[in-house]
Amino acid sequence: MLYPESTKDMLDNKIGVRDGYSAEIILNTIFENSSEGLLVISEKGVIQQVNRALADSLKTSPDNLIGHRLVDVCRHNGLRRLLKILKTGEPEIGKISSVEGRSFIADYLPIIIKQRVRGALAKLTFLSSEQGLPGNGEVTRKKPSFKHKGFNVIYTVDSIIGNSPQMMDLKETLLKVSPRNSNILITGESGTGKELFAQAVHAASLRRSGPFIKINCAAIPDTLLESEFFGYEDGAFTGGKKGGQVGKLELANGGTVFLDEIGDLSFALQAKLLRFIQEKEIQKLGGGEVKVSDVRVVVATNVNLHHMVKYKKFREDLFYRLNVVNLAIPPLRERKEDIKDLVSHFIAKYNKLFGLTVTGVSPQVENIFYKYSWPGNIRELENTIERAFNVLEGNTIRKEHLPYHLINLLNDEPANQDKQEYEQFNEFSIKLSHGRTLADVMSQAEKLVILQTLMESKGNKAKAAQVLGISRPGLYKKLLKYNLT
Ligand SMILES: Nc1ncnc2c1ncn2[C@@H]1O[C@H](COP(=O)(O)OP(=O)(O)OP(=O)(O)O)[C@@H](O)[C@H]1O
Repeated sequence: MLYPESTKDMLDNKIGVRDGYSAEIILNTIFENSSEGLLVISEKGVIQQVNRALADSLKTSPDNLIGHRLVDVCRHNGLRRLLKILKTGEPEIGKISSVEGRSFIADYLPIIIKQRVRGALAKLTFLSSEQGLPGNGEVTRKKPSFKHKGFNVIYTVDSIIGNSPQMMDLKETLLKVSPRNSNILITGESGTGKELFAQAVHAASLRRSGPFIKINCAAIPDTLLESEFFGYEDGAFTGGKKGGQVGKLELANGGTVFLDEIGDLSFALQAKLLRFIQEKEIQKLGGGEVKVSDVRVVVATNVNLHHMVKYKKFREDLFYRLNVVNLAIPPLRERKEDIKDLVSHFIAKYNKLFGLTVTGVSPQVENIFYKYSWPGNIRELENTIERAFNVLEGNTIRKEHLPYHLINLLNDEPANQDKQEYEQFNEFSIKLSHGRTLADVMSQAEKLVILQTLMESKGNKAKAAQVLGISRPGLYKKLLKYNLT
């Protein structure tokens, strides 16, 4: 039974009972059919009620749980928090956890009757892996629907690998702030996953069925960025498209705009962006009507905006408008416990892509990965694994599959006379098998050289573009082509 008699009477009075539809019947129907997992324990820690959604997630049936002590039938640490709630009487809201591979956000609430804690209730909102949305709790996972072609997210909070305390805290904050509409500033070194977080914010927000539109403020020359933001009318400038163009801030109406590398925005455009954030109004270049666009602004940067404000390179008023919530992603070297999970994740990814069955890394490689400081962060780790897949034989990543600067960490580098030869082999060993054409091989070589340069420039794209002798937007084009953004 879910409700004590006195509570039943009270609920009946509140909800109103007509034709035998008592509040208990109504609430039990909601309880049983809810897609959220619900579980109630008594003050003695005995399970009183549990619905099918929650029992399913534990791969059992309600009958196997009801009447048993929570500690006896549930090994799951998250749910065991309920016992703490019995002691403290304090609710715990928005805790992220997972059970049997399914992530959920949980609220743990005390049931207080006459100022005494008489039980506790767990409410679990399951996240489906691809969608990451507070969802319908279905066990089968659906692909997101492509309503806004090209403007959907592929990542959700579930795509963020890493269970270090810093990452768990960040994911918890992300899920708390996402449903609200505040602007978000995501900071972190290059390759720490800022875009991943931006997409996950959108996926966990109430705007998730709206578009997610990214603008990289560093990849587009300043002269074009304004029209990218606001659009332009037909004939607004020579070389413009016939019929004009809709700006991204208008396209993002009802959704989220993600402004990457916001530190690169010119002072003039900063003022225009500030005006848009305040007024939500858009007018295309070349005139036209003023339209309102309801857009949530999420921005990211790997530069210190505080410093830029101090040295008058970034508007202070815009900084405070953007920095309503700050998600500061720590570099990989400060959360090395995440490396193992990330390595497994990327090996699984590239096994699929390359059609291989790599099982893991050798103990020496594991050691190198822990020693290394990963200046290019997760992107560098992923690139290192991808690179190894290009050169490996067998099904284990060994030290000879790593770039030279990583092998160096073992202090057992090849003898000097071999070094040059080794580097040549290591840098340009590209498989010619599987019917690859010259164009494939050339692309592969270009990609490897870009990867290598990015690693050497510690993820600094401006520096990498300079070393490669190409423009920054040119490098971005190639990064897009090779899926390296
Ligand atoms: N926690 C993570 N779990 C899984 N993949 C991750 C994680 N963090 C980053 N990645 C992957 O690493 C790559 C780089 O991430 P992302 O582009 O989001 O970084 P970034 O901080 O936006 O980089 P930049 O500042 O250079 O634009 C992507 O392929 C992303 O999917």
